[in-house]
Amino acid sequence: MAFHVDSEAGRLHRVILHRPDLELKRLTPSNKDALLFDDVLWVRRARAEHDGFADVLRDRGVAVHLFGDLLRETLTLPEARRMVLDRVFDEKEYGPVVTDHLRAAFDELSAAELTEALVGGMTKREFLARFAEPTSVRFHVMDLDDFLLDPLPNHIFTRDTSAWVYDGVSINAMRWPARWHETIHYEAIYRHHPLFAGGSFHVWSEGQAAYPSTIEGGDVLVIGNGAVLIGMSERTTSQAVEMLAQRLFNAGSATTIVALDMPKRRAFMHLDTVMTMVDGDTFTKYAGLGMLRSYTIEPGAGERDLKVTDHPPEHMHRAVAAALGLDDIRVLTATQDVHSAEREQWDDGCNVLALEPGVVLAYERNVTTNTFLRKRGIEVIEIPGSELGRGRGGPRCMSCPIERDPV
Ligand SMILES: NC(=O)NCCC[C@H](N)C(=O)O
Repeated sequence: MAFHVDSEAGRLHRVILHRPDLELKRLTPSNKDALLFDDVLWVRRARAEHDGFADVLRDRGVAVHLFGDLLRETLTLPEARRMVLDRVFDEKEYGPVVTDHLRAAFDELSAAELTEALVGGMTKREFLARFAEPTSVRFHVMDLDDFLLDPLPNHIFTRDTSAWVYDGVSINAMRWPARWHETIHYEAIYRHHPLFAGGSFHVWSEGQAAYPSTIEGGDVLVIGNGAVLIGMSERTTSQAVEMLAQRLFNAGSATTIVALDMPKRRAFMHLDTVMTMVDGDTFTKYAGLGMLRSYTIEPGAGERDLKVTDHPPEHMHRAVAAALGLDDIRVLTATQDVHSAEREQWDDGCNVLALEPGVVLAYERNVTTNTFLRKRGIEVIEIPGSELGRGRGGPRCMSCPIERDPV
């Protein structure tokens, strides 16, 4: 199968989603901040909302691959299992005494059990219900309800950990420790799962090994015409942008990157929380983003050289249009007072997922933004997201397209 993502708004054929499970039940008021959530969730309702989201995609002809299935199937393969366990059970984390013991214990689990433990986490108490107690200071100092393996609630945001850019995938070095292990899982899936193994696609990155050169998929918009729009945000660094640019240009897969100098703040954590594409030349954008300084990056004289053109903030839209080969782009910013605009941005009003040109999926709660888009000819399919939204991500964040046409 040929995987490729040639645009943000062309017909969507295939995505990876993650159905919320145990990892969200582990969120508490005391750990939610470290786990990058703003609240705890009613998990049963979140799952129902997510199932509704997946159903809308399927009804519109989009094939949905569930991350949990992909990981479980990958972990049935000895080489993949070895790679994941070697990376997760790191001596620097667990110490010299108990690491091998833990690794061997987890290796006894079935693929389904191991998937649940890797994603949902495992406490010391749960471990001891199954396995003998190892002798180690590192292990003994833990309380029974401490996590031996941390849960990964942000796996639901499949957009960020791996991002397809034209005919290849960037398996990303994530900014915050709460998301580092997600990358290991995707490295195993893309390398070993039969859906991808032997596939003819590029890998644009080195995974978490590239840290601190971090980049997250929420900042990467494949705008089409061989161009990519990237937000240099709290999460995505300029050096990672350069690295991606070199690889895309050397492979001939892209010709231009426009990098935006984003505010480095959690509220604007990724470009797609403030600006996404709804059609081949049309964006929805949060009023509070304003205009940003931008850099157009093109191939330089040699393989390692890049040509960089600096644009003042007032030329932001013009720089994006030029990369698309257009005179101008259409930017839709709902007319509303600043307070209401800030609330809708917080609730991911701009984080829409295009299913085809001019048709997007959005959270129903963002009434003003959705109505504004409709009045400008965009079809908006609404989904509930009262629970899902508490992790600060909308339909675009919660989906990783792996096959999408150009507009
Ligand atoms: N693309 C996105 O904006 N993804 C949302 C990620 C939310 C998640 N709680 C995080 O902080 O990483």
